[in-house]
Amino acid sequence: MILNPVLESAEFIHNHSKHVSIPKDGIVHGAAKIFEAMKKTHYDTSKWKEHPLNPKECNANTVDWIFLVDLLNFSFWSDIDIGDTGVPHPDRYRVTFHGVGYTGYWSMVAAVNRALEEGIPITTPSFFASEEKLPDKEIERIFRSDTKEQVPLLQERIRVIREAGRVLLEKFDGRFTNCIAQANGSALKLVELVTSNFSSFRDEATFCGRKVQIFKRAQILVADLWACFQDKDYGHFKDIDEITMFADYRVPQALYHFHCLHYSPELLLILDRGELLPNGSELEVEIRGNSIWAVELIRRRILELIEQEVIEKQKQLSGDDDAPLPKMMKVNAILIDFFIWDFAKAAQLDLTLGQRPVKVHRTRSVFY
Ligand SMILES: Nc1nc2c(c(CN[C@H]3C=C[C@H](O)[C@@H]3O)cn2[C@@H]2O[C@H](COP(=O)(O)O)[C@@H](O)[C@H]2O)c(=O)[nH]1
Repeated sequence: MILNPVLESAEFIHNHSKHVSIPKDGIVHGAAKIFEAMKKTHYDTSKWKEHPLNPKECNANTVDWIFLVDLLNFSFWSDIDIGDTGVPHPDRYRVTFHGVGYTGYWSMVAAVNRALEEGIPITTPSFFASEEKLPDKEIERIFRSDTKEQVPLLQERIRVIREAGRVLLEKFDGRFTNCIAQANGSALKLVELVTSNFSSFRDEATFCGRKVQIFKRAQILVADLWACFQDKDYGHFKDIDEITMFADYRVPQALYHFHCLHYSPELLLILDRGELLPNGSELEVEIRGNSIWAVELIRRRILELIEQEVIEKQKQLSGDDDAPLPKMMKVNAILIDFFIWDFAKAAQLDLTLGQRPVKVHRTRSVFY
């Protein structure tokens, strides 16, 4: 079994961090709270399709859609909306689709869906690779805003679109489904294919003299396929549980809220001032690496809680031999991450202004 290099990197970062740590009691309490909430909401892969902007059909075109969305799934925090409370500043980048104004991650998804409805085949690689068929100006129009703030990193978005289109045409016959086929049902192999062929997915850094892999967008790409196809067809991966949490800027904020991350006073000051943290800098890598490791510890703790529950249930049923064994709830780092991210969006006001307020860290990069 090949080990996920991201998990090894996360443990290394954790063991060599100076400004970020993981309180043991925070993990125990946080895991219990998250587990209870996941049980109450029956949090599983079916939640993915419930998002109004996520596709309801599952076919090869959906794979193209997921590839493009996760190619562009980076850097939505606003230079204008410094409060970032979840009640959007009126001037921050916003895309209205079907009468609803979207900001943050969902604004990009809304722009993609709007283009498709306008008859622009934006998810087709042979189309988005070509400057003749899809000029830069047209990409700018596709991501146009309702407000004066433009989509962050527009030029980088154009650049990664062209690069990915070219690689898909040159190496995978113009369809990401061919890349999935080469992975042969392995999630880790698909992450490796994506990060080795598409440079904009190669999310890694040098930390304490060692290369460390974070691979946020490559892993969430695999996770979105798995959740959308519910472990079937293009989303079937035998080693899906090896995928880690996706180190973005939103989930670390929620982990801090749950006392699952501890920050040094210097780091808290930097976050509070909204100072930029360069991509690959020591503080930024410590936040991202410890977030991955904290979710791994939460995952292990939740599996212990599940085991305890099963033993309890078996004791209760011990008299009745032909009673069916209690169905174990499926929990892995993906579902924990998706749950925490959805929670963070719903509770953003509390995370930014509540008892334990903290701001997201501000890094501009195409990696997350
Ligand atoms: N770790 C993690 N990071 C995630 C997501 C998602 C969207 N996933 C949805 C789709 C299916 C799932 O059910 C989720 O509902 C976006 N991001 C990251 O967040 C940031 C945007 O934040 P804001 O500016 O506040 O919108 C940005 O770095 C983006 O890359 C996730 O799930 N996990």
